[in-house]
Amino acid sequence: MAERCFLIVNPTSGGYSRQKIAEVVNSLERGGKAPELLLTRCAADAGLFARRICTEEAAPFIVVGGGDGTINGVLNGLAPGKATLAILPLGTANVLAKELGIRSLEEAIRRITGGEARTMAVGLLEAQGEKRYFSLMAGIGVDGAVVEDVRLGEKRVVGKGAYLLAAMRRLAAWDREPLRIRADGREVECHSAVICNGARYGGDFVLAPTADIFTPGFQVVCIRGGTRRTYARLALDLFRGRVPSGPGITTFPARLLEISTAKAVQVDGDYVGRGPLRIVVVENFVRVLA
Ligand SMILES: Nc1ncnc2c1ncn2[C@@H]1O[C@H](COP(=O)(O)OP(=O)(O)OP(=O)(O)O)[C@@H](O)[C@H]1O
Repeated sequence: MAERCFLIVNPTSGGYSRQKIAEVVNSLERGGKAPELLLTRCAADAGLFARRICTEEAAPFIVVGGGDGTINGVLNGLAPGKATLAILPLGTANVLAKELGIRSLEEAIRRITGGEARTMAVGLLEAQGEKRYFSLMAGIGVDGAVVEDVRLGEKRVVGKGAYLLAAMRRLAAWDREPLRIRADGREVECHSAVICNGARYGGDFVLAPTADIFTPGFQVVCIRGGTRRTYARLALDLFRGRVPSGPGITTFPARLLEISTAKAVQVDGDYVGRGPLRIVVVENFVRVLA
C-alpha cells in the first residue's frame, strides 16, 4: 500500500507554481507515496496543519513545499520527536534546503522517495512567555532589525534584494547600544549576535562552517565594536565566499544563551520581536530526509 504523506505548500512562496506541485504529486505517486496536498491560506496555516497532523498520526511524514519561513511555521506546529520531514525548495533563499544539499526539485524528490532519515536538533527561543523553534539561526541586533524592516512587497519584486534595501534603511538609523549575552554561564558583550544551528546564512553564504543541523549545539557569531565598517567587512567576506573573521568578529560554541538587551530578533529569516530572551538546544526534535 502507498505510504501516506502530507504535502504542506505555501502558494505565495517565491518559487511556487501550480505546475511544479502537479509534477511533484505525480512523482511522489510514482515513487510509492500517497500525498495529501494542503495549501496554506495564511502564514499561520503551516503550523496549524502540522499540529493537526501530529495530533492525528502516530508517525507522520510531512513534505514542506516553500521557503524557510514556511518550514519554520511547520516546525513550530510539530510534536517533538514524532515527525519525519522532507523539504521541497520553493522559497526565495531556501537556506535549509542548501544545508541539506538539495538544489533542485528533482533532488528533493529523490530524497523523499529514497533518502535517509537523520535526526535534527533545533533551537528553542523563549521571549516574553512565547516559544519559537528554529532550524537555521536566530539573529539578535542588526540582522534582527534588518529583517524587521524587510517589506514583503519588495521581497516579491526583487527577491533577496529586499534584504539589501532593508539594510540600507538600517544604516541610516544606526543603533549603538551594546548587546549583553550570557553563553553557557560566560558573559559576553558585543553589538549583534547570530546563534547558528546550521552553517549557512541568507542563502549560500557560510557564516559558521562548524555548525551542523545534525549535531546538537550552536555556533555563536558575535560582532563586537558595532561600527558600520565591521558589518560592511562581514558582508563583503560573505559575498566573496569567505568565512567572516578578523577584528570585531568572534565565534564560539554554546548550548544555552540568555540575552538581556531589548534588541530586534529574527529566527530563520522572520522577525519575531525583541529581547530579553533565552535560547536552548532541543535534541532529537525531528527526523529529516537527507
Ligand atoms: N498562504 C500564505 N499567505 C501569506 N503568507 C504565507 C502563506 N503561507 C505561508 N506564508 C508566510 O509567507 C512567508 C514567506 O514564505 P516562504 O518562506 O515560504 O517563502 P519565501 O519568502 O519566498 O522564501 P525564503 O523564506 O526561503 O526566503 C513565511 O513567513 C510564511 O509563514
